[in-house]
Amino acid sequence: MISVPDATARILSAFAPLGPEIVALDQALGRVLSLPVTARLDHPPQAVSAMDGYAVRSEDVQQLPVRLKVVEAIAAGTLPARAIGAGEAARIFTGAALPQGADAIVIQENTEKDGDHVRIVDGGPAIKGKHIRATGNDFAQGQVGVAAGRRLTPSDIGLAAAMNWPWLTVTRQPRVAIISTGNELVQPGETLAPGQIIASNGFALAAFVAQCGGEAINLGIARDEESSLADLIDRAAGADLLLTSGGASVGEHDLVKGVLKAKGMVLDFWKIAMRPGKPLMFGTLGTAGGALKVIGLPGNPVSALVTATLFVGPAIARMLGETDVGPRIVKARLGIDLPANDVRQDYLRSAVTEDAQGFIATPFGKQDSAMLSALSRSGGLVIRAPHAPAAKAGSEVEMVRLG
Ligand SMILES: Nc1nc2c(c(=O)[nH]1)N[C@H]1C(S)=C(S)[C@@H](COP(=O)(O)OP(=O)(O)OC[C@H]3O[C@@H](n4cnc5c(N)ncnc54)[C@H](O)[C@@H]3O)O[C@H]1N2
Ligand code: MOO
Repeated sequence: MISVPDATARILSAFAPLGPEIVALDQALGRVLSLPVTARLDHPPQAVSAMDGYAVRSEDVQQLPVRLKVVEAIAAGTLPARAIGAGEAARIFTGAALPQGADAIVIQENTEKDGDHVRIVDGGPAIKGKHIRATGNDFAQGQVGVAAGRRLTPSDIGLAAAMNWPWLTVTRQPRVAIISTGNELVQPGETLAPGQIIASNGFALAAFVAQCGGEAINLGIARDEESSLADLIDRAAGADLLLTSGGASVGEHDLVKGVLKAKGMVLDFWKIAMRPGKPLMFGTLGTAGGALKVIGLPGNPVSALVTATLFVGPAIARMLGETDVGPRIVKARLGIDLPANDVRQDYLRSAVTEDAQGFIATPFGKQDSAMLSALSRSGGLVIRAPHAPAAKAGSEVEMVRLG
């Protein structure tokens, strides 16, 4: 058995960012930028009004009330026809370009119309620059708006559009093939024969891969026979990563490692000193589609998802070129006493609440690695290092934050 940090380092060092591809802005949400987004123009491109009102020379509006001649009206999208001089103002609307000579905006609410003049009656003396957005106020040409390695949010996409990019260069999505194994497995919706259970791991893992930004290819269920497994493994050629679930342990029906090795897989490691997730396996298989990394996950549903969170998520993040490869580890205080730990690093499914001091994590009494219902209710996984001494309620621990 190797340690969790060792397993993490070995897995992460085996993955590198994939190549770039170009996507239209409306396809870019959640993708990871491969090249930074830099501004192709200043924004705003010229000084504009931030309010509906009148563009004035601030020196004309020091004593109220004051009456100014309105020389033109400027709407957003049109340019001023002329400069304003002493005693003059221009009617102006939000987003419209400021005329030469004007250095302040008086909002409409502080004015009264007076034929072709405007009377400024309220709001006090005009202040230079008031309600004016200067050229490049938001960003200047050449400025970096979104750094490479960032997963794009709606505001990033808005910013990229404002920076005048109709498309973006993002990292290709990792293709992650998923094989479930086991004679007992049937698809959700089917009627169970005696001894059968519903296959949930393929769906959970595919959802996890998609959430991480990968493209999941769920290849279905292999029977506990070498030929069935070998068939499905062949179909994973061309993927960047193959995940198997089940058949990773030591029983006679645990065939995954053997079949992969027979196909030429170079095993990096098998078994991690952790709970859940001990029988995890990692290796590389040469296929017709190139080198395929293989992470063999344990079959217990909680073990499969916990190890996916710790190892598959970071591997996908590395392939995407993300700057932060996770998982998200935070501090919490224990809600209950915990006994001393043994040789394996524990990840305790826990209810998580929050108070003014931060998170409180209360590990569930039952930590069975087949209990998906407990995982689904978990806000975090309390980490217990190998040989950690007993810990009292209230003491600080580290926790993998879920959700
Ligand atoms: N003698 C030992 N037995 C076991 C050990 C050990 O060290 N010595 N390790 C235990 C640990 S820890 C784990 S974890 C499991 C993992 O075993 P496998 O990866 O071989 O998983 P399976 O035996 O195939 O399945 C375990 C369990 O999970 C259910 N399962 C499997 N696939 C799915 C699926 N796609 N969806 C839902 N549920 C699934 C399966 O029916 C079993 O109940 O081994 C321990 N044994
Ligand atoms: O390590 Mo296994 O994953 O607990 O039940």
